[in-house]
Amino acid sequence: MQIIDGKLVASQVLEEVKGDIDRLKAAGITPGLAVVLVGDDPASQVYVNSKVKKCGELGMHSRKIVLPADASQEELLEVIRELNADASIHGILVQSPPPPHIDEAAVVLEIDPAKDVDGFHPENVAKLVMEDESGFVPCTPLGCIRLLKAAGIETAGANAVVIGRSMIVGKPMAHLLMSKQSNATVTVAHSRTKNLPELCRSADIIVAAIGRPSFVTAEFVKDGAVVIDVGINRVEDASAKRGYRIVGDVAYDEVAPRCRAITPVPGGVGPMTIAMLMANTVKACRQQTGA
Ligand SMILES: Nc1nc(=O)c2c([nH]1)NC[C@@H]1CN(c3ccc(C(=O)N[C@@H](CCC(=O)O)C(=O)O)cc3)C=[N+]21
Repeated sequence: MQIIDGKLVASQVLEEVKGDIDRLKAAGITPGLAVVLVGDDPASQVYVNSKVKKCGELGMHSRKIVLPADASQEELLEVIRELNADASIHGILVQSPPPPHIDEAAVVLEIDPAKDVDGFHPENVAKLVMEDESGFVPCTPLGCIRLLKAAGIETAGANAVVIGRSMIVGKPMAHLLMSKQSNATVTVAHSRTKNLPELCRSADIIVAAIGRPSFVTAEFVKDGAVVIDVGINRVEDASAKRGYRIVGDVAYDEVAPRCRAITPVPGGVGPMTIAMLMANTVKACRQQTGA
């Protein structure tokens, strides 16, 4: 059984990205990322701060914009318009999920597709479906594909089951796996899927993106399967320093012994998400500057 080390692969991606940034800077161009957070959700604050910190480590420009939880939709749209017009900013990310009074789809529509490094704008969704590589692909599924490659997993002809159909992970993951780059046979499962454990037992590759701690148990997994755990769930743990632990969507201890390869949580998909965000921002910078 192989434990796929997301931190290690992320550091390799970031090394490549750093080389690109250094070359751009030598040409007088500094890639810039704006991260917008509405509200004070503690988990979102942690993620937003780690994205801004990573920009600093790589020598990238970043702006962090925090709006109060009761900010109006129009205030948020105005911030996005300003960032669209800011030539020092090549990538814009609005942390998801926003507070319930914000219409997330309308916010995403306002982002200039050329700066949509999350790949959530309909123009980029269309490019993914059309396999047009000039678009932006959501960072988490992009990171999952990179992990499969790094671990030497053959996807061509493999039966892949993606559990979850979100716009952020499940849907783009399914498209990447079925693309001519990966050539997997893909089934997308969700909360109304019948006989899910049985369906998953037919999978060579399982991508778990449900958002429920330890949902995928040993009965879902055939011997020799590859399991990619996208879940990031906080569970209370009085013995942990912060009072909680991060666990995935996979019951790791009982599933891992059956696997050919598996990603841990933490240290699996999470670090890759941030690395691919940096890669997407550099791609956006190059496209916008022609460098
Ligand atoms: N517009 C938008 N884009 C996103 O990409 C986006 C988002 N909204 N909203 C929330 C999710 C979640 N997300 C994570 C990124 C990194 C880790 C990460 O680095 N996790 C580490 C540490 C986990 C910890 O200790 O907290 C790990 O898994 O090893 C996790 C989760 C990005 N997201």
